[in-house]
Amino acid sequence: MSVQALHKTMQIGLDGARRDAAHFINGEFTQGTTGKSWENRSPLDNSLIGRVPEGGRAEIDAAVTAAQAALDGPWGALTVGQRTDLLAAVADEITNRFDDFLAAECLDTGKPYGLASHIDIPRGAANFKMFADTVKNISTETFLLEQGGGRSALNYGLRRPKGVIAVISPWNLPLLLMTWKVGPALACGNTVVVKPSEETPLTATLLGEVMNKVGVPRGVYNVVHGLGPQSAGEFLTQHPGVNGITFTGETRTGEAIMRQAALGVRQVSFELGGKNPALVFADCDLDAAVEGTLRSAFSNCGQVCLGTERIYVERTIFDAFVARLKAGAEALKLGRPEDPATNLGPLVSQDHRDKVLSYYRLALEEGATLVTGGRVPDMPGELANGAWIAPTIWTGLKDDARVVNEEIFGPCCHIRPFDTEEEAVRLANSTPYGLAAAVWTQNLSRAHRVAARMEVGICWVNSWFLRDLRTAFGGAKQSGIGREGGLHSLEFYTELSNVCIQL
Ligand SMILES: NC(=O)C1=CN([C@@H]2O[C@H](COP(=O)(O)OP(=O)(O)OC[C@H]3O[C@@H](n4cnc5c(N)ncnc54)[C@H](O)[C@@H]3O)[C@@H](O)[C@H]2O)C=CC1
Ligand SMILES: O=C(O)/C=C/C=C(\O)C(=O)O
Repeated sequence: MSVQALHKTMQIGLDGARRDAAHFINGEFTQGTTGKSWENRSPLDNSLIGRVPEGGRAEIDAAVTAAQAALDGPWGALTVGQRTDLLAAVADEITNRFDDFLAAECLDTGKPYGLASHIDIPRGAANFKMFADTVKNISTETFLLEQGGGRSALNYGLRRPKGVIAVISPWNLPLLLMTWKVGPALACGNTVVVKPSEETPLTATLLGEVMNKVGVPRGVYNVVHGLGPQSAGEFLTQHPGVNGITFTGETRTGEAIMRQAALGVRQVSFELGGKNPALVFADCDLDAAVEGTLRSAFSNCGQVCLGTERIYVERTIFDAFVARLKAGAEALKLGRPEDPATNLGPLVSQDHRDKVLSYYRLALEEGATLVTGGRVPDMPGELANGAWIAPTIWTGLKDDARVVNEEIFGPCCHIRPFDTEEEAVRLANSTPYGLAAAVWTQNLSRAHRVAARMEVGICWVNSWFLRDLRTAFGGAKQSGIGREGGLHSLEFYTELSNVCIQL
Protein backbone atom coordinates (compact mmCIF):
# COMPACT_ATOMS: atom_id res chain seq x y z
CA MET A 1 0.00 0.00 0.00
CA SER A 2 1.39 3.45 -0.83
CA VAL A 3 1.77 6.15 1.79
CA GLN A 4 -0.93 8.12 -0.04
CA ALA A 5 -3.32 5.17 0.25
CA LEU A 6 -2.44 4.82 3.91
CA HIS A 7 -3.42 8.42 4.50
CA LYS A 8 -6.92 7.46 3.41
CA THR A 9 -7.19 4.44 5.71
CA MET A 10 -6.84 6.47 8.85
CA GLN A 11 -9.45 8.41 10.73
CA ILE A 12 -7.71 10.59 13.22
CA GLY A 13 -9.39 13.20 15.31
CA LEU A 14 -10.60 15.99 13.12
CA ASP A 15 -10.63 14.00 9.96
CA GLY A 16 -9.70 15.58 6.67
CA ALA A 17 -7.81 14.90 3.48
CA ARG A 18 -4.57 15.40 5.35
CA ARG A 19 -3.75 13.54 8.52
CA ASP A 20 -3.92 16.48 10.89
CA ALA A 21 -3.35 15.63 14.51
CA ALA A 22 -5.50 16.97 17.33
CA HIS A 23 -5.26 17.32 21.08
CA PHE A 24 -7.46 14.85 22.97
CA ILE A 25 -8.75 16.54 26.10
CA ASN A 26 -11.60 15.30 28.29
CA GLY A 27 -12.64 12.78 25.65
CA GLU A 28 -12.82 15.28 22.81
CA PHE A 29 -10.59 16.09 19.88
CA THR A 30 -9.70 19.76 19.63
CA GLN A 31 -7.27 22.05 17.84
CA GLY A 32 -6.93 24.17 20.98
CA THR A 33 -6.78 27.91 21.29
CA THR A 34 -3.20 29.01 20.61
CA GLY A 35 -3.65 29.26 16.84
CA LYS A 36 -0.14 27.83 16.54
CA SER A 37 0.69 24.62 14.70
CA TRP A 38 3.53 22.98 12.81
CA GLU A 39 3.88 20.80 9.75
CA ASN A 40 4.31 17.08 10.24
CA ARG A 41 6.49 15.97 7.34
CA SER A 42 7.26 12.45 6.19
CA PRO A 43 10.86 11.38 6.79
CA LEU A 44 10.55 9.23 3.66
CA ASP A 45 10.27 12.05 1.17
CA ASN A 46 9.58 15.26 3.12
CA SER A 47 5.96 15.32 1.90
CA LEU A 48 3.33 16.91 4.13
CA ILE A 49 1.49 14.43 6.35
CA GLY A 50 -0.60 17.07 8.08
CA ARG A 51 -0.48 19.78 10.72
CA VAL A 52 -0.09 19.43 14.46
CA PRO A 53 -1.57 21.99 16.86
CA GLU A 54 0.78 23.40 19.48
CA GLY A 55 -0.80 23.36 22.91
CA GLY A 56 -0.18 26.14 25.41
CA ARG A 57 -0.90 26.69 29.10
CA ALA A 58 -4.68 26.70 28.46
CA GLU A 59 -4.63 23.22 26.89
CA ILE A 60 -2.39 21.84 29.63
CA ASP A 61 -4.66 23.35 32.28
CA ALA A 62 -7.74 21.87 30.63
CA ALA A 63 -6.13 18.44 30.33
CA VAL A 64 -4.88 18.37 33.93
CA THR A 65 -8.26 19.58 35.20
CA ALA A 66 -10.04 16.86 33.20
CA ALA A 67 -7.61 14.25 34.50
CA GLN A 68 -8.21 15.31 38.10
CA ALA A 69 -11.99 15.32 37.59
CA ALA A 70 -11.87 11.78 36.21
CA LEU A 71 -9.87 10.68 39.24
CA ASP A 72 -12.37 12.28 41.60
CA GLY A 73 -15.29 10.98 39.55
CA PRO A 74 -15.98 7.93 37.38
CA TRP A 75 -12.46 6.53 37.07
CA GLY A 76 -11.72 6.68 40.78
CA ALA A 77 -15.04 4.96 41.50
CA LEU A 78 -14.27 1.84 39.42
CA THR A 79 -13.24 -1.42 41.05
CA VAL A 80 -9.91 -2.89 40.01
CA GLY A 81 -11.82 -5.50 38.01
CA GLN A 82 -13.85 -2.91 36.10
CA ARG A 83 -10.73 -0.85 35.42
CA THR A 84 -8.66 -3.76 34.20
CA ASP A 85 -11.52 -5.02 32.00
CA LEU A 86 -11.51 -1.63 30.28
CA LEU A 87 -7.74 -1.79 29.77
CA ALA A 88 -8.03 -5.28 28.32
CA ALA A 89 -10.62 -3.83 25.93
CA VAL A 90 -8.15 -1.06 24.99
CA ALA A 91 -5.59 -3.76 24.15
CA ASP A 92 -8.14 -5.64 22.05
CA GLU A 93 -9.19 -2.50 20.20
CA ILE A 94 -5.57 -1.63 19.34
CA THR A 95 -5.35 -5.11 17.86
CA ASN A 96 -8.67 -4.63 16.00
CA ARG A 97 -7.29 -1.40 14.54
CA PHE A 98 -3.84 -2.84 13.95
CA ASP A 99 -3.63 -1.54 10.37
CA ASP A 100 -4.56 2.00 11.39
CA PHE A 101 -1.91 2.06 14.11
CA LEU A 102 0.62 0.53 11.75
CA ALA A 103 -0.14 3.14 9.11
CA ALA A 104 0.07 6.01 11.59
CA GLU A 105 3.35 4.83 13.11
CA CYS A 106 4.98 4.25 9.74
CA LEU A 107 3.76 7.60 8.39
CA ASP A 108 5.35 9.49 11.27
CA THR A 109 8.59 7.52 11.50
CA GLY A 110 9.12 5.97 8.06
CA LYS A 111 10.02 2.70 9.77
CA PRO A 112 9.41 -0.59 7.92
CA TYR A 113 6.03 -2.29 8.35
CA GLY A 114 7.93 -5.48 9.07
CA LEU A 115 9.44 -3.88 12.17
CA ALA A 116 6.40 -1.97 13.39
CA SER A 117 4.06 -4.91 12.90
CA HIS A 118 6.31 -7.20 14.95
CA ILE A 119 7.43 -4.79 17.66
CA ASP A 120 5.71 -1.41 17.96
CA ILE A 121 2.01 -2.19 17.51
CA PRO A 122 1.79 -5.57 19.30
CA ARG A 123 3.70 -4.05 22.23
CA GLY A 124 1.26 -1.14 22.26
CA ALA A 125 -1.51 -3.65 22.97
CA ALA A 126 0.58 -5.87 25.27
CA ASN A 127 1.50 -2.92 27.50
CA PHE A 128 -2.18 -2.54 28.47
CA LYS A 129 -2.88 -6.25 28.79
CA MET A 130 0.17 -7.08 30.86
CA PHE A 131 -0.27 -4.32 33.44
CA ALA A 132 -4.03 -5.00 33.68
CA ASP A 133 -3.15 -8.61 34.56
CA THR A 134 -0.42 -7.53 36.98
CA VAL A 135 -2.51 -5.24 39.15
CA LYS A 136 -5.19 -7.89 39.61
CA ASN A 137 -2.71 -10.03 41.50
CA ILE A 138 -0.83 -7.76 43.85
CA SER A 139 -0.55 -8.13 47.58
CA THR A 140 1.00 -5.84 50.16
CA GLU A 141 3.07 -6.52 53.27
CA THR A 142 1.63 -7.19 56.71
CA PHE A 143 3.49 -7.03 60.04
CA LEU A 144 2.23 -7.79 63.51
CA LEU A 145 4.02 -5.51 65.99
CA GLU A 146 4.22 -7.24 69.38
CA GLN A 147 4.37 -4.60 72.10
CA GLY A 148 4.61 -6.86 75.13
CA GLY A 149 2.09 -7.25 77.91
CA GLY A 150 -0.31 -8.91 75.52
CA ARG A 151 -0.66 -5.84 73.32
CA SER A 152 0.01 -5.77 69.60
CA ALA A 153 -0.64 -3.73 66.50
CA LEU A 154 -1.38 -4.86 62.98
CA ASN A 155 0.40 -3.06 60.13
CA TYR A 156 -0.58 -3.47 56.52
CA GLY A 157 0.29 -1.68 53.31
CA LEU A 158 -2.19 -0.02 51.01
CA ARG A 159 -1.43 1.08 47.49
CA ARG A 160 -3.30 4.09 46.14
CA PRO A 161 -2.95 5.74 42.72
CA LYS A 162 -0.46 8.59 42.69
CA GLY A 163 -2.86 10.95 40.87
CA VAL A 164 -2.36 12.77 37.59
CA ILE A 165 0.70 11.47 35.74
CA ALA A 166 2.52 13.47 33.04
CA VAL A 167 3.89 11.24 30.30
CA ILE A 168 6.58 12.75 28.06
CA SER A 169 7.48 10.34 25.31
CA PRO A 170 10.01 10.23 22.45
CA TRP A 171 9.76 9.57 18.73
CA ASN A 172 11.78 6.41 18.20
CA LEU A 173 9.15 3.86 19.34
CA PRO A 174 6.23 6.24 19.81
CA LEU A 175 3.29 3.94 20.62
CA LEU A 176 5.42 1.33 22.38
CA LEU A 177 7.14 3.76 24.72
CA MET A 178 4.06 5.90 25.38
CA THR A 179 1.88 2.90 26.29
CA TRP A 180 4.73 1.42 28.36
CA LYS A 181 3.91 4.32 30.70
CA VAL A 182 0.19 4.88 30.09
CA GLY A 183 -0.60 1.15 30.58
CA PRO A 184 0.75 0.84 34.15
CA ALA A 185 -0.35 4.37 35.08
CA LEU A 186 -3.98 3.60 34.24
CA ALA A 187 -3.83 0.04 35.59
CA CYS A 188 -2.79 1.49 38.96
CA GLY A 189 -5.79 3.85 38.88
CA ASN A 190 -4.08 7.09 37.83
CA THR A 191 -5.10 9.38 35.00
CA VAL A 192 -2.64 10.72 32.42
CA VAL A 193 -1.75 13.73 30.33
CA VAL A 194 0.53 12.70 27.49
CA LYS A 195 2.84 15.07 25.60
CA PRO A 196 4.01 12.98 22.65
CA SER A 197 7.12 13.87 20.72
CA GLU A 198 6.56 16.66 18.23
CA GLU A 199 7.99 14.35 15.55
CA THR A 200 5.40 11.59 16.02
CA PRO A 201 1.94 12.87 16.98
CA LEU A 202 -0.32 10.35 15.24
CA THR A 203 -0.54 7.16 17.31
CA ALA A 204 -1.07 9.03 20.60
CA THR A 205 -3.96 10.87 18.90
CA LEU A 206 -5.39 7.67 17.47
CA LEU A 207 -5.35 6.06 20.91
CA GLY A 208 -7.92 8.70 21.92
CA GLU A 209 -10.39 7.11 19.49
CA VAL A 210 -9.74 3.73 21.09
CA MET A 211 -10.34 5.10 24.59
CA ASN A 212 -13.70 6.56 23.53
CA LYS A 213 -14.72 3.43 21.63
CA VAL A 214 -14.24 1.06 24.58
CA GLY A 215 -15.77 3.44 27.10
CA VAL A 216 -12.82 4.66 29.14
CA PRO A 217 -14.31 7.64 31.01
CA ARG A 218 -13.51 11.07 29.62
CA GLY A 219 -10.48 12.74 31.18
CA VAL A 220 -8.64 9.50 31.98
CA TYR A 221 -6.39 9.71 28.90
CA ASN A 222 -5.50 13.15 27.57
CA VAL A 223 -3.05 14.20 24.86
CA VAL A 224 -1.65 17.68 24.37
CA HIS A 225 0.75 18.21 21.49
CA GLY A 226 3.55 20.72 21.63
CA LEU A 227 7.26 21.26 21.90
CA GLY A 228 9.47 20.95 24.97
CA PRO A 229 10.94 24.18 26.39
CA GLN A 230 8.50 27.11 26.71
CA SER A 231 5.76 24.94 25.27
CA ALA A 232 3.43 22.10 26.24
CA GLY A 233 6.24 19.87 27.59
CA GLU A 234 7.52 22.46 30.04
CA PHE A 235 4.03 23.71 30.96
CA LEU A 236 2.89 20.16 31.70
CA THR A 237 5.86 19.17 33.82
CA GLN A 238 5.66 22.43 35.79
CA HIS A 239 1.91 22.19 36.34
CA PRO A 240 1.07 22.01 40.06
CA GLY A 241 -1.80 19.59 39.35
CA VAL A 242 0.63 16.93 38.09
CA ASN A 243 1.60 14.40 40.77
CA GLY A 244 4.35 12.47 38.97
CA ILE A 245 6.34 12.71 35.73
CA THR A 246 7.52 9.80 33.62
CA PHE A 247 9.87 10.48 30.71
CA THR A 248 11.85 8.60 28.08
CA GLY A 249 14.33 10.57 26.05
CA GLU A 250 17.69 12.21 26.08
CA THR A 251 19.66 12.65 29.31
CA ARG A 252 20.00 16.45 29.01
CA THR A 253 16.21 16.73 28.56
CA GLY A 254 15.85 14.59 31.68
CA GLU A 255 17.93 17.14 33.58
CA ALA A 256 15.63 19.96 32.42
CA ILE A 257 12.50 18.01 33.36
CA MET A 258 13.99 17.17 36.75
CA ARG A 259 14.45 20.87 37.45
CA GLN A 260 10.82 21.44 36.44
CA ALA A 261 9.70 18.53 38.64
CA ALA A 262 11.48 20.10 41.61
CA LEU A 263 8.69 22.69 41.74
CA GLY A 264 6.28 21.08 44.18
CA VAL A 265 8.67 18.14 44.77
CA ARG A 266 7.14 15.75 42.22
CA GLN A 267 8.57 12.28 41.75
CA VAL A 268 10.14 11.35 38.41
CA SER A 269 10.72 8.09 36.55
CA PHE A 270 13.29 8.46 33.80
CA GLU A 271 14.62 6.23 31.07
CA LEU A 272 17.38 8.23 29.40
CA GLY A 273 20.12 7.92 26.82
CA GLY A 274 22.79 5.28 26.43
CA LYS A 275 26.08 4.47 24.73
CA ASN A 276 25.64 0.76 24.96
CA PRO A 277 28.48 -1.74 24.59
CA ALA A 278 28.51 -5.22 23.08
CA LEU A 279 31.27 -7.56 24.24
CA VAL A 280 32.06 -10.28 21.74
CA PHE A 281 34.32 -13.01 23.11
CA ALA A 282 36.24 -15.44 20.92
CA ASP A 283 34.25 -18.31 22.41
CA CYS A 284 30.93 -16.94 21.09
CA ASP A 285 28.71 -18.46 18.43
CA LEU A 286 29.97 -16.08 15.74
CA ASP A 287 26.89 -16.42 13.51
CA ALA A 288 24.61 -15.48 16.41
CA ALA A 289 26.90 -12.66 17.55
CA VAL A 290 27.04 -11.10 14.08
CA GLU A 291 23.28 -11.46 13.52
CA GLY A 292 22.46 -10.09 16.99
CA THR A 293 24.87 -7.18 16.68
CA LEU A 294 23.55 -6.28 13.24
CA ARG A 295 20.12 -5.94 14.83
CA SER A 296 21.35 -4.11 17.92
CA ALA A 297 23.36 -1.58 15.90
CA PHE A 298 21.05 -0.98 12.96
CA SER A 299 17.42 -1.86 13.83
CA ASN A 300 15.04 1.08 13.57
CA CYS A 301 17.90 2.86 11.79
CA GLY A 302 19.87 2.87 15.05
CA GLN A 303 17.20 4.89 16.84
CA VAL A 304 16.81 2.62 19.85
CA CYS A 305 18.13 3.76 23.20
CA LEU A 306 19.07 0.12 23.94
CA GLY A 307 21.02 -0.16 20.68
CA THR A 308 24.72 -0.90 20.44
CA GLU A 309 27.07 1.91 19.43
CA ARG A 310 30.30 0.49 20.95
CA ILE A 311 31.46 -3.02 20.04
CA TYR A 312 34.43 -4.66 21.74
CA VAL A 313 35.68 -7.84 20.07
CA GLU A 314 38.35 -10.25 21.33
CA ARG A 315 41.41 -9.68 19.15
CA THR A 316 41.65 -13.24 17.79
CA ILE A 317 38.29 -12.90 16.02
CA PHE A 318 38.38 -9.13 15.42
CA ASP A 319 39.08 -9.18 11.68
CA ALA A 320 36.55 -11.92 11.00
CA PHE A 321 33.87 -10.13 13.03
CA VAL A 322 34.47 -6.76 11.34
CA ALA A 323 34.35 -8.37 7.89
CA ARG A 324 31.10 -10.17 8.66
CA LEU A 325 29.40 -7.17 10.25
CA LYS A 326 30.45 -5.08 7.24
CA ALA A 327 28.94 -7.63 4.85
CA GLY A 328 25.75 -7.71 6.93
CA ALA A 329 25.46 -3.91 7.02
CA GLU A 330 26.04 -3.64 3.27
CA ALA A 331 23.28 -6.21 2.64
CA LEU A 332 20.67 -4.16 4.54
CA LYS A 333 18.08 -2.78 2.17
CA LEU A 334 16.88 0.79 2.64
CA GLY A 335 13.41 1.39 1.30
CA ARG A 336 9.76 2.18 1.69
CA PRO A 337 7.91 0.87 4.75
CA GLU A 338 5.45 -1.23 2.77
CA ASP A 339 8.15 -3.08 0.79
CA PRO A 340 8.62 -6.47 2.54
CA ALA A 341 12.28 -6.47 1.47
CA THR A 342 13.00 -3.25 3.40
CA ASN A 343 15.28 -3.59 6.43
CA LEU A 344 15.87 0.08 7.20
CA GLY A 345 13.79 3.22 6.86
CA PRO A 346 15.09 6.77 7.05
CA LEU A 347 16.00 8.65 10.21
CA VAL A 348 13.06 10.38 11.86
CA SER A 349 13.74 13.85 10.45
CA GLN A 350 16.11 16.02 8.46
CA ASP A 351 17.23 17.66 11.70
CA HIS A 352 18.12 14.34 13.23
CA ARG A 353 19.99 13.36 10.06
CA ASP A 354 22.00 16.60 10.31
CA LYS A 355 22.96 15.58 13.84
CA VAL A 356 23.95 12.03 12.83
CA LEU A 357 25.86 13.29 9.77
CA SER A 358 27.79 15.69 12.00
CA TYR A 359 29.06 12.60 13.88
CA TYR A 360 29.90 10.88 10.58
CA ARG A 361 32.15 13.86 9.77
CA LEU A 362 33.53 14.02 13.30
CA ALA A 363 34.51 10.34 13.21
CA LEU A 364 36.83 11.01 10.27
CA GLU A 365 38.23 14.15 11.93
CA GLU A 366 38.94 12.06 15.03
CA GLY A 367 40.93 9.57 12.93
CA ALA A 368 38.44 6.73 12.37
CA THR A 369 38.89 4.12 9.67
CA LEU A 370 35.62 3.98 7.75
CA VAL A 371 34.70 0.33 7.26
CA THR A 372 31.44 1.02 5.46
CA GLY A 373 28.80 3.72 5.02
CA GLY A 374 29.48 7.22 6.29
CA ARG A 375 27.34 8.94 3.69
CA VAL A 376 23.90 9.83 2.42
CA PRO A 377 22.77 7.05 0.07
CA ASP A 378 21.36 7.67 -3.39
CA MET A 379 17.62 7.11 -3.18
CA PRO A 380 15.30 7.00 -6.20
CA GLY A 381 12.60 9.52 -7.13
CA GLU A 382 10.92 11.46 -4.36
CA LEU A 383 12.78 9.42 -1.72
CA ALA A 384 15.82 11.56 -2.53
CA ASN A 385 14.14 14.24 -0.38
CA GLY A 386 13.94 11.96 2.66
CA ALA A 387 16.16 11.67 5.75
CA TRP A 388 18.07 8.61 4.53
CA ILE A 389 21.48 7.66 5.79
CA ALA A 390 23.80 4.72 5.21
CA PRO A 391 24.55 2.17 7.97
CA THR A 392 28.06 2.93 9.11
CA ILE A 393 30.89 1.11 10.86
CA TRP A 394 34.17 2.58 12.08
CA THR A 395 37.30 1.16 13.64
CA GLY A 396 40.49 2.78 14.91
CA LEU A 397 39.16 5.51 17.18
CA LYS A 398 40.83 6.35 20.48
CA ASP A 399 38.87 5.54 23.64
CA ASP A 400 38.37 9.22 24.42
CA ALA A 401 36.99 10.12 20.96
CA ARG A 402 33.63 11.90 21.14
CA VAL A 403 32.18 9.43 18.65
CA VAL A 404 32.96 6.62 21.10
CA ASN A 405 31.52 8.46 24.08
CA GLU A 406 28.46 10.44 22.94
CA GLU A 407 25.05 8.98 22.07
CA ILE A 408 24.57 9.38 18.30
CA PHE A 409 21.22 7.59 17.87
CA GLY A 410 21.85 6.60 14.27
CA PRO A 411 22.74 3.40 12.37
CA CYS A 412 26.39 3.43 13.32
CA CYS A 413 28.90 1.73 15.58
CA HIS A 414 32.60 1.65 16.40
CA ILE A 415 34.44 -1.66 16.78
CA ARG A 416 37.59 -2.00 18.92
CA PRO A 417 39.64 -5.07 19.80
CA PHE A 418 40.38 -6.25 23.36
CA ASP A 419 42.74 -8.87 24.77
CA THR A 420 41.39 -9.83 28.19
CA GLU A 421 38.05 -10.15 29.94
CA GLU A 422 39.20 -7.57 32.48
CA GLU A 423 39.94 -5.06 29.73
CA ALA A 424 36.58 -5.72 28.04
CA VAL A 425 34.68 -5.07 31.28
CA ARG A 426 36.65 -1.89 31.95
CA LEU A 427 35.99 -0.54 28.45
CA ALA A 428 32.30 -1.41 28.59
CA ASN A 429 31.85 0.44 31.87
CA SER A 430 33.94 3.48 30.91
CA THR A 431 30.93 5.70 30.23
CA PRO A 432 28.63 7.96 32.26
CA TYR A 433 25.71 6.01 30.76
CA GLY A 434 24.43 2.66 32.04
CA LEU A 435 21.42 1.52 30.07
CA ALA A 436 22.14 -1.81 28.37
CA ALA A 437 24.91 -4.21 27.37
CA ALA A 438 25.13 -7.34 25.25
CA VAL A 439 27.61 -10.13 25.99
CA TRP A 440 28.35 -12.79 23.40
CA THR A 441 30.02 -15.93 24.79
CA GLN A 442 29.31 -19.64 25.07
CA ASN A 443 31.24 -19.91 28.32
CA LEU A 444 28.54 -20.02 30.98
CA SER A 445 30.83 -18.98 33.82
CA ARG A 446 32.09 -16.02 31.85
CA ALA A 447 28.54 -15.00 30.94
CA HIS A 448 27.49 -14.82 34.61
CA ARG A 449 30.75 -13.23 35.70
CA VAL A 450 30.71 -10.47 33.08
CA ALA A 451 26.96 -9.80 33.32
CA ALA A 452 27.31 -9.24 37.06
CA ARG A 453 29.97 -6.59 36.43
CA MET A 454 28.10 -4.59 33.77
CA GLU A 455 27.02 -1.23 35.23
CA VAL A 456 23.70 -1.24 33.37
CA GLY A 457 19.98 -1.69 33.88
CA ILE A 458 19.76 -4.63 31.47
CA CYS A 459 22.46 -7.03 30.29
CA TRP A 460 21.61 -9.40 27.47
CA VAL A 461 23.65 -12.56 27.03
CA ASN A 462 23.63 -14.08 23.54
CA SER A 463 20.55 -11.98 22.70
CA TRP A 464 19.32 -8.44 22.32
CA PHE A 465 15.93 -6.72 22.79
CA LEU A 466 14.47 -9.88 24.28
CA ARG A 467 11.93 -8.33 26.62
CA ASP A 468 9.92 -9.98 29.38
CA LEU A 469 7.58 -7.19 30.45
CA ARG A 470 7.48 -8.49 34.03
CA THR A 471 11.15 -7.66 34.59
CA ALA A 472 12.72 -4.46 35.91
CA PHE A 473 13.55 -2.03 33.11
CA GLY A 474 15.52 1.20 33.37
CA GLY A 475 18.98 2.66 33.38
CA ALA A 476 21.92 2.92 35.78
CA LYS A 477 24.19 5.99 36.10
CA GLN A 478 23.06 8.82 33.77
CA SER A 479 20.72 6.50 31.88
CA GLY A 480 17.80 6.85 34.21
CA ILE A 481 16.08 7.03 37.55
CA GLY A 482 13.90 4.20 38.80
CA ARG A 483 12.69 0.98 37.24
CA GLU A 484 9.46 0.22 35.42
CA GLY A 485 8.07 -3.14 34.31
CA GLY A 486 5.85 -5.71 36.07
CA LEU A 487 5.56 -5.12 39.80
CA HIS A 488 8.38 -2.56 39.68
CA SER A 489 6.02 -0.11 37.99
CA LEU A 490 3.94 -0.04 41.15
CA GLU A 491 6.75 1.78 42.94
CA PHE A 492 6.28 4.82 40.75
CA TYR A 493 2.61 4.64 39.78
CA THR A 494 1.24 4.08 43.29
CA GLU A 495 1.64 5.68 46.68
CA LEU A 496 2.25 3.04 49.35
CA SER A 497 0.88 3.87 52.77
CA ASN A 498 1.05 1.86 55.96
CA VAL A 499 -2.01 1.40 58.15
CA CYS A 500 -1.21 0.66 61.80
CA ILE A 501 -4.07 -0.61 63.98
CA GLN A 502 -3.72 -0.95 67.71
CA LEU A 503 -5.34 -4.26 68.58
N1 LIG B 1 14.80 6.84 23.93
C1 LIG B 1 15.82 7.65 23.91
O1 LIG B 1 16.72 7.49 24.64
C2 LIG B 1 15.79 8.77 22.97
C3 LIG B 1 16.89 9.55 22.78
N2 LIG B 1 16.86 10.56 21.91
C4 LIG B 1 18.07 11.35 21.75
O2 LIG B 1 17.73 12.67 22.01
C5 LIG B 1 18.16 13.51 20.95
C6 LIG B 1 17.21 14.65 20.81
O3 LIG B 1 15.92 14.17 20.38
P1 LIG B 1 14.62 14.86 20.90
O4 LIG B 1 13.40 14.36 20.24
O5 LIG B 1 14.83 16.33 20.85
O6 LIG B 1 14.59 14.25 22.34
P2 LIG B 1 14.29 14.98 23.65
O7 LIG B 1 14.77 14.15 24.76
O8 LIG B 1 14.75 16.39 23.58
O9 LIG B 1 12.69 15.04 23.64
C7 LIG B 1 11.90 13.98 24.07
C8 LIG B 1 10.59 14.55 24.56
O10 LIG B 1 10.81 15.50 25.58
C9 LIG B 1 10.12 16.71 25.29
N3 LIG B 1 10.86 17.81 25.89
C10 LIG B 1 11.99 18.39 25.45
N4 LIG B 1 12.38 19.36 26.31
C11 LIG B 1 11.46 19.39 27.31
C12 LIG B 1 11.30 20.16 28.49
N5 LIG B 1 12.17 21.10 28.85
N6 LIG B 1 10.24 19.90 29.29
C13 LIG B 1 9.36 18.93 28.97
N7 LIG B 1 9.45 18.18 27.86
C14 LIG B 1 10.50 18.40 27.05
C15 LIG B 1 10.06 16.73 23.79
O11 LIG B 1 9.06 17.60 23.33
C16 LIG B 1 9.79 15.27 23.49
O12 LIG B 1 8.42 14.97 23.68
C17 LIG B 1 18.20 12.58 19.75
O13 LIG B 1 19.08 13.05 18.81
C18 LIG B 1 18.63 11.32 20.37
O14 LIG B 1 20.02 11.29 20.46
C19 LIG B 1 15.72 10.87 21.24
C20 LIG B 1 14.59 10.12 21.37
C21 LIG B 1 14.55 8.98 22.24
O1 LIG C 1 10.42 -1.21 26.53
C1 LIG C 1 11.04 -1.69 25.58
O2 LIG C 1 10.94 -2.86 25.28
C2 LIG C 1 11.89 -0.86 24.73
C3 LIG C 1 12.42 0.25 25.15
C4 LIG C 1 13.20 1.04 24.27
C5 LIG C 1 13.54 2.30 24.56
O3 LIG C 1 13.29 2.80 25.75
C6 LIG C 1 14.11 3.25 23.60
O4 LIG C 1 14.58 2.84 22.54
O5 LIG C 1 14.04 4.45 23.87
